[in-house]
Amino acid sequence: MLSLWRNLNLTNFFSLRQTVALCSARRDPRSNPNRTCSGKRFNVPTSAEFVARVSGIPTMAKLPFQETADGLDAAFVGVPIDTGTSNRPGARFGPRQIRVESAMLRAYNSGTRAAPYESLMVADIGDVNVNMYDLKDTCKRIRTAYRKILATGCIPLTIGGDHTISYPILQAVAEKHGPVGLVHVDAHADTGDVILGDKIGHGTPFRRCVEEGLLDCKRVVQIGLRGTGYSADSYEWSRAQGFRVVQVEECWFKSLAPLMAEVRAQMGSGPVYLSFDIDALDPGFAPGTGTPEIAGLTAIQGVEIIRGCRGLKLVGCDLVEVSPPYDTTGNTALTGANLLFEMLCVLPKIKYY
Ligand SMILES: NC(=[NH2+])NCCC[C@H](N)C(=O)O
Ligand SMILES: [Mn+2]
Ligand SMILES: [Mn+2]
Repeated sequence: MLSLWRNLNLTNFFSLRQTVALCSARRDPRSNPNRTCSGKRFNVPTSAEFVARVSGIPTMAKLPFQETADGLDAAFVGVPIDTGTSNRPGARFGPRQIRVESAMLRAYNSGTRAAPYESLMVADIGDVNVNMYDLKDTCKRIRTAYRKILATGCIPLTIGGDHTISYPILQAVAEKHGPVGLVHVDAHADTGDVILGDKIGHGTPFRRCVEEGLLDCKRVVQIGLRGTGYSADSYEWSRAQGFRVVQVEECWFKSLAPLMAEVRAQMGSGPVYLSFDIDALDPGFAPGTGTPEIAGLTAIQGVEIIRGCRGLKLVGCDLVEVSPPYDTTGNTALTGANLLFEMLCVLPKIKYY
């Protein structure tokens, strides 16, 4: 026994310890890419307790990758495009960087006790193959891709990309669900008509959606709107459609939990889409974005808004406008990754401990 112990030099000792850890990991469901809960098989992200964060292919939340949405309850999808932006570019790199920073995510939500990977079959299904040279063709590609995703019954959690993408996504969503409610979190209303002579861009998605009957306008709320305007009442068009407009001044220095109770009442039991433009957050919390506006929401308020969507019939979510080239610390992408996880944690059928 003593000779055995002597032969266990430090390297052997660590390899022994790692072996023990991995053996126990094999028994630990959190380390297996999939496991059964109440008899159903679910994907589970690899845990940083057993697999180093910096190792492995950076899929969203270290979830398994699969080519299609077949068999999934929810899927993370990237749309790497920024040709719809009107100021700083870079959002084309959003999906990749948010995936990298999502290595920080763990499997459970400590704040809400949500257990998404014990509730839903989730995977990363990669990116829409965008056209870097033609935004209108990209919109067609997005619409086609999302028709297929939605046809499987899967709920898309989209990693943007600039806010143009919400328009073709909502075209596909409304084909399946009819006109939907919208929780739109943003510094900007994005209801422009023609900008620089074009109708398609990140400042116009929700006007296009209204024109095509994709939204149930009385069930639309826009939260966080602020900044200078092209007219004294920048939100007149939104209000004229029947949207509820919550300008940022109504959000300053307060919890948004009471507001979200009102939003849940407004949304009712019908299908709802959640679109979160990262520039809704103050540039101090989310500097890595293309059209920053000062005096925005805090990250806490962003989390409150998403958690306040619990109980809604969410049929899709997106997180847009993260621009890694302007995100020197990576914290904007990290915030985006966490907000996407919060969205996953409020989808229908999530289990809470
Ligand atoms: N999703 C967005 N970041 N929209 C920004 C819109 C900016 C607006 N079109 C402007 O030209 O001022
Ligand atoms: Mn915006
Ligand atoms: Mn926007």
